[in-house]
Amino acid sequence: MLKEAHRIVVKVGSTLVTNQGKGLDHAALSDWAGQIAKLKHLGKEVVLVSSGAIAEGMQRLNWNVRPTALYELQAAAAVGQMGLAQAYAASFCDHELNTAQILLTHGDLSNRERYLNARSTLMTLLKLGVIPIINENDTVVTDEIRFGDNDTLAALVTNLIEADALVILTDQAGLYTSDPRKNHDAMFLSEVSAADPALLKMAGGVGSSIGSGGMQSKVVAAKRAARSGAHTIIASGRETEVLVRLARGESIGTRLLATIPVLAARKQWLADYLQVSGTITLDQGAVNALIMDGKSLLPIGVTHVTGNFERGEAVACLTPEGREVARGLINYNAAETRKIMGKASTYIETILGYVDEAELIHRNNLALL
Ligand SMILES: Nc1ncnc2c1ncn2[C@@H]1O[C@H](COP(=O)(O)OP(=O)(O)O)[C@@H](O)[C@H]1O
Ligand SMILES: N[C@@H](CCC(=O)OP(=O)(O)O)C(=O)O
Repeated sequence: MLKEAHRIVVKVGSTLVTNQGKGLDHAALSDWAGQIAKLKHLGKEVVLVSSGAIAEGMQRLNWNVRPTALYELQAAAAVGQMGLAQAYAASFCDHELNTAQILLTHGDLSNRERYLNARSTLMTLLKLGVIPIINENDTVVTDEIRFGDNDTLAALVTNLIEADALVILTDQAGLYTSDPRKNHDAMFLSEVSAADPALLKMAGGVGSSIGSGGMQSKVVAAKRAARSGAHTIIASGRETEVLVRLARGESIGTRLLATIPVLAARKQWLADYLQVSGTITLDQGAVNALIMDGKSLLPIGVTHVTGNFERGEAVACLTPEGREVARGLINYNAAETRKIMGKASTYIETILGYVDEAELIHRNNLALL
């Protein structure tokens, strides 16, 4: 599927980029740069999402043990990101390609205006033939709002630029029925549907102290990417010429096919909103109205509210059993929602003294998951 893909996001994980978690594997970086240069010659646009800042920072600061305190991790990332950017700039320069560093936070992608700005900058860089190199802006994010693993970031970037494919390079040949480090009977999966709920049970967490999300975050990333129609490949970054061979049509790694309906761009952004400010639980009638009839959510269908959100913020819509079915921008704040829940919209004015909208969440501001 990489053969047909025109715009590709390639993610290289911490376990590959670093030498046992310490410093950068410069030879590996230079090898991927060479492969990406070949993809460019095949007419493809490539965005690289690379981890490695913390490991390189530890090396530069002579720290042997990965710190656990967030402020130390952030300091290491700030030091190490210099090395990461330098190493890629030098490697791509050997192939006469310019690079651009883009450091993103969750806030950059959940604010609609900043999201659109990030998108136009990336599109401009691609038009200029530059290779954007993306990492999380570790230095400014706190625990609660971190992507943490770069798989999530890579999936969000895939959706942001409407890439055709996401290639996640890691230290395993692909996805197995269970963690091959722990289970020698684990069987390799060459093709699956990205939306198959069984995958999450097979995918485990990290197998080493170096990576962050394990296979779990890769499987979730593939499902996210599928919402914009992108297929995902998980493959070993140590496989010789892996990117070039994939682009020639060879079958390497696990293909996670995008088999779910594609969401429109704005709904895509809503679905990718990582942090919601609250939850509202719906009765079964409201769940059906949303899912089967594509209706807006009215206050009468709400049974419970958690959180302290403001008007216009993102909330999660839950089934009576607590499963999230949709995410949307709400028209009333948490206190108002608590007052009008379970009531017909005609009573909103009597209860609140004013009425903004008859809908609690308009269907244009609602993304079904
Ligand atoms: N079902 C599975 N198939 C393959 N690998 C798995 C599976 N479950 C867990 N893993 C683990 O996921 C690890 C890769 O994830 P991670 O360490 O986060 O790498 P990266 O830094 O490349 O993101 C593998 O080393 C492996 O031990
Ligand atoms: N942003 C961090 C990397 C986060 C991380 O470890 O992600 P991953 O490669 O998905 O395990 C860094 O550059 O060190």
